[in-house]
Amino acid sequence: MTDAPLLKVRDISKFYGARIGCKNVSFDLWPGEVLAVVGESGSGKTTLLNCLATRLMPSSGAVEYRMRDGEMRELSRMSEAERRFLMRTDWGFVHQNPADGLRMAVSAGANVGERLMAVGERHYGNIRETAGNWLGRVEISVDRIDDQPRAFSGGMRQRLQIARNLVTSPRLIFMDEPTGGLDVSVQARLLDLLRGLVQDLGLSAIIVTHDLAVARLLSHRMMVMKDGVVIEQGLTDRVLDDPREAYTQLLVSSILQV
Ligand SMILES: Nc1ncnc2c1ncn2[C@@H]1O[C@H](COP(=O)(O)OP(=O)(O)OP(=O)(O)O)[C@@H](O)[C@H]1O
Repeated sequence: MTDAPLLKVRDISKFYGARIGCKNVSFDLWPGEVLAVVGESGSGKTTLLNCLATRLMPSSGAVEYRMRDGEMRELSRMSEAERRFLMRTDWGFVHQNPADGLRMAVSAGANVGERLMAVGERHYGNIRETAGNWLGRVEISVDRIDDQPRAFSGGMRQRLQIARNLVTSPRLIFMDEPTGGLDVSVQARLLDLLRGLVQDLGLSAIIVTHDLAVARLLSHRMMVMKDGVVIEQGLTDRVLDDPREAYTQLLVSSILQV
């Protein structure tokens, strides 16, 4: 980890009319750090994630991102084109439903290759070779490279979405319930794969999940949200083994084995 945060989040709030989406959220994310945002349905996790990833405009507050040249830039002050470029290159966003993050009617290889083209790669042979390598890394047989994701199982689609996101060597990945909606055995395999990739690539990640086991396996630090507010945060093992807030204690005790 270097001595400057990758992301600085200050007092982010988002209101939907009078309803609170999230309120006064502040934290720093360091290079190589994985942060889990946990809480029950409706606690504001997705709202927060979308504000950070510029998919939603916060009502107030600021998010600064350290660019590759070291400069801190406030996201709301970037042009739409700059934000889109970040999103296509330096960031990744893994959706719970792979269909939201993939193009279902183009081949698996093109799904991965497209992101490479966004960073300037033009050589067809190189693109295909890199796409094939990435399919292998996410445990999809290379002979499926010309198949469309709609011919894939849910777990394969999710792994393809991950490959599509990681091929450009992003520095920051946002994940919204990445293992949600999958069978338990498929989830376990995906978690294992994600953990290996995040470690190998030294990625920073913000993972929204209601599943404390996912937070335990993947994250260094976690934030617990309730009614749009962060009520507890700390190192993941500390929060799960020694929760301070009554609400966190309830969340932890409602899970048999974390
Ligand atoms: N587009 C919207 N319009 C109005 N209210 C919204 C909108 N999106 C979310 N909310 C409200 O904001 C609050 C936080 O919702 P959010 O979806 O961020 O929570 P969550 O923790 O991600 O829940 P889930 O796990 O079910 O997605 C809830 O009260 C929700 O009803």
